[in-house]
Amino acid sequence: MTKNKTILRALAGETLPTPPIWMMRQAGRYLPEYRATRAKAGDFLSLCYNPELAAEVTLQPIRRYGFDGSILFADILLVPQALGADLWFVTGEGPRLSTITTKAEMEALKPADAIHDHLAPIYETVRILSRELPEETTLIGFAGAPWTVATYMIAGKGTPDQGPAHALKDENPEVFDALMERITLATIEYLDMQIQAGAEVVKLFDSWAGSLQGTDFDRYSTEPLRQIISALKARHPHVPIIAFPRGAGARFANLHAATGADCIAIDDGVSAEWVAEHVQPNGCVQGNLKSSHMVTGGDALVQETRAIVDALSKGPHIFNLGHGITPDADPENVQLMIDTVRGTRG
Ligand SMILES: Cc1c2[nH]c(c1CCC(=O)O)Cc1[nH]c(c(CCC(=O)O)c1C)Cc1[nH]c(c(CCC(=O)O)c1C)Cc1[nH]c(c(C)c1CCC(=O)O)C2
Repeated sequence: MTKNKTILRALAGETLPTPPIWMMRQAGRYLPEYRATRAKAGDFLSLCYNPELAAEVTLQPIRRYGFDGSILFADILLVPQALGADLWFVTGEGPRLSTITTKAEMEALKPADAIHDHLAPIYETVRILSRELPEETTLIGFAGAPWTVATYMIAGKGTPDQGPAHALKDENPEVFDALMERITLATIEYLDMQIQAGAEVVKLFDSWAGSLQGTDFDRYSTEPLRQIISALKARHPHVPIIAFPRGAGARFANLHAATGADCIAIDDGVSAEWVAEHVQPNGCVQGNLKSSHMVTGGDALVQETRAIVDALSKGPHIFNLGHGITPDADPENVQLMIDTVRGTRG
């Protein structure tokens, strides 16, 4: 099985003649078929908790483009909801949650092992996908990393500089550390269940790691990632893990070793040449193409795609964007990117 799955081969350290491809947020609003299914589900959260429809939107970009990897359709904020936080989405604005800033609010959360009833529909989506995906397509499960999830739980929404989370960390470390620990333990249980349901790879999204400075980065991004990865490796030694500490900059260089991840996902803040020299010697890398190319397309997209493929051609590489594709992207540009990577156009 692994033989046909190019993503698993790259994650095992193999250098392939053509890198496998998938895309963050590949199931999303830039696709008309996604918008149609989401309308049928009612709203975003109803779509996440409807296993048939969530599996359907996960499969849409695989049918349209033949990506080598398929990421489960869900959201990183389902774990806070499973721990007892209120969660809703405001159209045009983003997520809203009840906040955790006091000891009493922290103590009202559920224990980490009490999340599974709430998350059962997600495990069902994974089971459907593991039956229905083409045999060469790798099924990727995911969760948010503790710092990123905590930033939403503390502020109750997305924040440009994660100010409320930094404030709680500095002013009330007792509550902050308890919250980080609860999320860490819940994430281990959640990803364990996704793997048992059929996820072949799991990815940890630390989208706001870049606002952690100095030793805070080690303590609140790298260390929880390391804990989650080591617990999962103890239970599932052969399941590869991708970590995405977005905004890590020069610190990307030692994160394979520091976290134990098989692959480090890279944003667009460093050059592909720098990644080839400083990160790829330590293991598989993924990412780096600016998402904005999916909006603008043209020669710049082709040239930048080729430059990344060339720069990373001497080691294990999975082609991906540096962050999620945006709703204003043109589906034609995604096809142009894929054809450029696979050498089937121009
Ligand atoms: C921070 C974060 C979230 N969610 C996620 C992150 C980390 C990755 C990143 O940095 O982008 C991760 C995520 N969110 C979603 C996935 C599914 C898998 C995939 O295709 O990548 C994944 C892996 C679907 C989604 N999650 C969301 C959408 C859009 C919802 C819709 O259909 O209206 C999708 C497809 C909503 C979401 N979910 C979240 C926000 C801030 C928003 C609103 C942003 C927006 O409106 O564009 C929280």
